[in-house]
Amino acid sequence: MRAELRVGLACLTELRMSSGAGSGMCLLLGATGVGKTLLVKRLQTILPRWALSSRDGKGDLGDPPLTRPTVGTNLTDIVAQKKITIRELGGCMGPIWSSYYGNCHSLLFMVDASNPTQLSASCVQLLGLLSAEELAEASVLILFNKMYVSESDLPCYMTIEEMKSLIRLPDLIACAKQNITTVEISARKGTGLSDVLRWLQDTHRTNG
Ligand SMILES: Nc1nc2c(ncn2[C@@H]2O[C@H](COP(=O)(O)OP(=O)(O)OP(=O)(O)O)[C@@H](O)[C@H]2O)c(=O)[nH]1
Ligand SMILES: [Mg+2]
Repeated sequence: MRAELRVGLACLTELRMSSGAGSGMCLLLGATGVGKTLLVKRLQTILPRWALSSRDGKGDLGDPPLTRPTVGTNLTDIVAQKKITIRELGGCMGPIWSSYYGNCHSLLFMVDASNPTQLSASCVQLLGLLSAEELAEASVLILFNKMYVSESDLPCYMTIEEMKSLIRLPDLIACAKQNITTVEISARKGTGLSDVLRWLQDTHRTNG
C-alpha cells in the first residue's frame, strides 16, 4: 500500500474514533448537490450571532461560499450549549453511508426542493435510513432545501405539500420508529437555519 494512502486511512480511522463517544453525533445525508456542505458552512456563520442575540440568526449572509462535491466525509463541530459534531457524507458515498450509522444521535436528511426529478431517489434513500436498525433511536429532521423564498433563490416546481404527498411523508412519519420533523430552508439565503440550530440544540440537550 502506498505511504500516502496508509497515512490517509490512519487519519480517517482516528477521526472516526475520536468523534464518536462523548460528543453528540449528527449525520447529515442527502443526494449529491442538495446543499449539505453549504448548510454546514452557513450554520457556522450564523452560530455566533444566533447564540449571542435573540436566537434568530437573521442578517445578510452575502454570496454563498463555493463548495465542491464531498468525496468522503466532513466533520464539523457546532457548539449550541453542547458540542454537536455534524458528519456530512457526500451523496456519492451513498453505498457506504451505513458504515457511519453507529453512535449517531440525530439525522439531518436533505432534499433539494427545486429538483423534482431527484425526489424519488431521495425517497428511496430516506426509506433505507428509516428502516436501519442502528438509526432506530435517532431523531430525524428532513430539510427541504433551496426553497423559493425570494427572487434570488431557485423556483420550486412543486409545492412543499405536493412533495410531501408524493413521498407519502405523513404515512412515513406515522409508521417510522423515529421522531421525524420537517423544515423548509434555503442554505443560500439563510431562511430556516435558526430552526435547524434550535432543533439540533433541543435534540442534543438530553443525549450525546
Ligand atoms: N439556489 C440555491 N443553491 C443552493 C442552496 N444550497 C446549496 N446550493 C448550491 O447547490 C450546489 C451544491 O451544494 P453543496 O453544498 O456542495 O451540495 P452537497 O449536498 O454537499 O453535495 P455533495 O457533497 O456532492 O453530496 C452549490 O452550488 C450550492 O451553492 C440553496 O439553498 N439555494
Ligand atoms: Mg458536500
